Amino acid sequence: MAPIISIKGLQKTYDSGHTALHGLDLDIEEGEILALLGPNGAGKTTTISAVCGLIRPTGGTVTVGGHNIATDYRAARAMIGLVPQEISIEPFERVMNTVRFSRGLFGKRKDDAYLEKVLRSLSLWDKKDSRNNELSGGMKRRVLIAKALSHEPRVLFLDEPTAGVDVNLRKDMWQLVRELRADGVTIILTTHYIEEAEEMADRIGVIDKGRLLLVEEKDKLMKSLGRKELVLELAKAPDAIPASLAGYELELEGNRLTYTFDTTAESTGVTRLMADLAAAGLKFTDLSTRQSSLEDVFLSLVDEGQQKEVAQ
Ligand SMILES: Nc1ncnc2c1ncn2[C@@H]1O[C@H](COP(=O)(O)OP(=O)(O)OP(=O)(O)O)[C@@H](O)[C@H]1O
Repeated sequence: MAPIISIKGLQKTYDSGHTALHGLDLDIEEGEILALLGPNGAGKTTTISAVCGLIRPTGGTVTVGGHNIATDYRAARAMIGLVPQEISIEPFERVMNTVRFSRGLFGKRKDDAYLEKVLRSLSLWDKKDSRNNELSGGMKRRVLIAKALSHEPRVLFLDEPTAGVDVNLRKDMWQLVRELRADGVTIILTTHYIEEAEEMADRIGVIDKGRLLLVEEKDKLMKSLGRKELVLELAKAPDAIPASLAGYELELEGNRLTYTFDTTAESTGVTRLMADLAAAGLKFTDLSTRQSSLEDVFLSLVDEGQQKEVAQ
């Protein structure tokens, strides 16, 4: 099946001369949740803005549902709902009117029953007659989402959807995203919360300094880059790691000995380590393992990119 969004060689140099995107290639499949991770200034918002036709790329092409965003803007844009990072709603407008107006902008016929469903799913129904400026920050953010969904888009962009929102709203949003996905909506979210990407995404893209460092299925990524730590609580803290254990990459902190191993390697070395520990007379009282998280993966990728840059 053709991807719902196809980004080819996307390049953006701002008028300031700063190049925010250096030829980005990315296909997004219909119905998936893609999380774009990257540090501040990586180019995430620039990517979203280019795909939504809000900024003009200086190179490359973007199609949404087969429509070129530059030459067939209206058709492409009609497929997209965008929840921007910044709160941008008409302050004196009432909530229901805000979403009605948004729907109208896309030439969709009036459908208050649909809008009621959207507002209810965002716990905004009882605020439908409130003015936007009477709402709390979190409520305003919900209105932004309702606006983005008002014209029944097939693709939803969420730019930092949960930045600065409370735990309840975050959980509500995750729930909503799941429901939308179940309806076949494609979702692209940018986030600083790695936990969010880990929880929600089918695929993860890591972007840094305007380049896509990696895009991979989350499960595969966790597996292939996954390292595991074995933590042993020793009965007695040794002064140092015995010389006979020098071949293992061990860390000693008090009576806690940590061994890091590759879960995908043919041999993890755990069995051998246990035998060598016994031979060295080290007894342990407890042990646990910890799978490295997406955060570790992300940090090591961005770090690798920086080291490469220094070396160049
Ligand atoms: N209008 C602009 N003019 C000049 N430079 C810009 C403009 N907008 C963004 N930039 C620069 O382009 C780079 C990418 O910015 P962008 O907002 O896409 O990053 P981001 O990954 O979304 O960051 P954050 O996580 O902080 O939102 C940054 O270096 C930023 O300073």
